[in-house]
Amino acid sequence: MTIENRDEAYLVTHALAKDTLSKLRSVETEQVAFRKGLVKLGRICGYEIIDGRMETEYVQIETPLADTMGERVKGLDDVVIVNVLRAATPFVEGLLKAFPRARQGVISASRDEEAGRNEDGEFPITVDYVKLPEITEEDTVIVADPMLATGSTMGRVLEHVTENAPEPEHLIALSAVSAPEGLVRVADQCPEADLLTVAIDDELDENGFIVPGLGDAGDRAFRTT
Ligand SMILES: O=P(O)(O)OC[C@H]1O[C@H](OP(=O)(O)OP(=O)(O)O)[C@H](O)[C@@H]1O
Ligand SMILES: O=c1cc[nH]c(=O)[nH]1
Ligand SMILES: [Mg+2]
Repeated sequence: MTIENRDEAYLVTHALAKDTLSKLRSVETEQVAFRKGLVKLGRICGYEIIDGRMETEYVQIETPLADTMGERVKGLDDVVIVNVLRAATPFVEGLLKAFPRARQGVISASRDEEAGRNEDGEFPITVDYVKLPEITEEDTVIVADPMLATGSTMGRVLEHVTENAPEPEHLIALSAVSAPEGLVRVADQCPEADLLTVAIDDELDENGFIVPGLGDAGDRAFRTT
């Protein structure tokens, strides 16, 4: 298994995840390669979630030659993926390769960067649109956002996901790059969430950007500035 427990979160330590993240970090990586990298990273994280968080069961199988026992992943039909617009869109595309039958939710949440951070270090978050499927106790819910910086966005999104929903089998907040401060904030606000990330970086800069990070994921994927 390539998911390791750290104090702040669980790390996806698969070598290909680290390799893909290195490419995403590079300032040389242009839009198309950046977007494809996020798709690839989503797929790898999806496989790692299956390997590290889901169970298998034995099933009787008939091959063209003989009866045998095979293994099957339990619960693949009970997966909900929440896409935090906008940077998560290519990341979710990759996750869907691992969970093709997932039910999907969409939340448009963005930081009000002009307003700046409040005295607690949080950005005001504008939520424009929320459409979530019904969540049940059997579900593995994956809230996907490649960047967890101050944690303001993830905290707010988790509020929407958990309100009026029963506690699902797994509630996973999945990011590519996280800052320690944001992970602590989200863990405090939503202790029932399992925080999974590929990298925990050093710090936030004065604008609330992760350092070294990879810059603005939404802008790099969508070629905006
Ligand atoms: O942890 P936080 O401090 O909340 O920062 C992380 C959020 O910031 C980015 O979104 P942004 O608001 O830039 O929107 P975008 O995806 O539309 O670019 C990113 O995709 C996260 O959602
Ligand atoms: O470093 C950061 C912080 C927030 N959003 C990003 O895309 N990057
Ligand atoms: Mg952005």
